[in-house]
Amino acid sequence: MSGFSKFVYYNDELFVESVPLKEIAEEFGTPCYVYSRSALTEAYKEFDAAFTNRDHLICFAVKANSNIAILNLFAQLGSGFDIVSGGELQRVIKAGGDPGKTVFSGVGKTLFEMRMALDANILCFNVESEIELISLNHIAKEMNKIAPVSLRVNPDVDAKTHPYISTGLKENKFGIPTSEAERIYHSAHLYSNIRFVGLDCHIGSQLTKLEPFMQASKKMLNLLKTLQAQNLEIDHLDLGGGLGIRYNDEILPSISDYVSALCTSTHQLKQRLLIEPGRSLVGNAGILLTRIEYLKHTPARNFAIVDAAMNDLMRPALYNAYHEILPVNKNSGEIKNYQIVGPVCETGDFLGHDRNLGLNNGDLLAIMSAGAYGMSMSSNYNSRPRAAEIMVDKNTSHIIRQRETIDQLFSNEHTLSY
Ligand SMILES: Cc1ncc(COP(=O)(O)O)c(C=O)c1O
Ligand SMILES: N[C@@H](CCCC[NH3+])C(=O)O
Repeated sequence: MSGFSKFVYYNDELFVESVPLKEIAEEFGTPCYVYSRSALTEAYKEFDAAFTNRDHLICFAVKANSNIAILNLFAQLGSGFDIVSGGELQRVIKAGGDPGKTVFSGVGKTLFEMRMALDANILCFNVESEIELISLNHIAKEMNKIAPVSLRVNPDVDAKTHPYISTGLKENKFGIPTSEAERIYHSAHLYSNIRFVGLDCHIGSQLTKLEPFMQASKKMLNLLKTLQAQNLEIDHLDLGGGLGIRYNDEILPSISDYVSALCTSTHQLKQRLLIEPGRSLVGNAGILLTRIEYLKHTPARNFAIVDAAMNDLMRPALYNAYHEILPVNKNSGEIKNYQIVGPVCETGDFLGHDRNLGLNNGDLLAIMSAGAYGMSMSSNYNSRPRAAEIMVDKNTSHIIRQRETIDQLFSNEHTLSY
């Protein structure tokens, strides 16, 4: 996919756009996340262009990468946002994003978050249960506001992805079963401060085939037609996010094939189409840059112990996810089979298993495809300050998040006062 082409070797040295990654490591230290501005921009533009003249809104899923500079870049390109917390709403606002182009998903919105989102006049609440709708109606009434709502429908479609990130099966906690959603739309009169503006679904993440999207889209269309036949009109259909990226050898539909398929499957609709892509916008536009601290050879294994760990990128530990690992300088170190591991005290702290690489102590490695659910899922486990983030624009590197300091780590903690 497009993002990969921004991380390329020149004379055996890995660059991002026109900047050697080695230079970034020297200037900002490691571990750090490095993003290509043009990869981010191109991915967004590919989505946008594929809609041709279809009325649409791309709502970037903030959870995939919530750095304010990245949100700001998408906002400037015209993007809307999909949020799942009040914190994400505040990030969107801080980044200059438009709350009027923001949808709020999630099964557990608090009353406080609902108030904040009503105050900000967001585009829509993607409501995931009847009890949530009752609460939202209550809060909106208190605030003398009308809450715009889409029901998030659970279409019971198998996304054929990792079970932890499959969200559209009937046994998952997400969304409302189709029949129940139909009943709730019909009880609109019970909710004085709710206006039903849309219909929504999101069946999972890292989908590698179009079929599950098509199945979901078909089910949503059927529901929409049923509602329309009973004179219930809405403004938009939100088909969620979920398009996968290439981590290893997956064969994926392109962004434009995916958007075209969604447009074709909904061609008879006059409603605006919304999508909520996360990973496919940022995943291959970012890497995690790390340095080898020690090469350790035991009778059983060769380990490359690096300065990044599961707290920086938890996808391998959490999902056994594969990330390609490239040497920043291809060198003549003897090729061996390595376990690429971090310093954290867990055997699950690995970034890659069984990689055949020629390595030396002190070498830099690029953990590829780390732009999505990398930094945003990082933690301070083992009291490790979180990594810096750098955005490269052609030949210039910008720091978009300073490396966390130990003082910042401790700043909210207090000893007992006696
Ligand atoms: C409601 C919702 N929308 C959008 C996304 C973004 O998904 P992805 O990053 O797979 O595009 C997610 C995450 O799976 C989500 O939960
Ligand atoms: N965190 C997941 C994706 C979760 C999608 C959120 N609904 C990943 O890294 O693949």
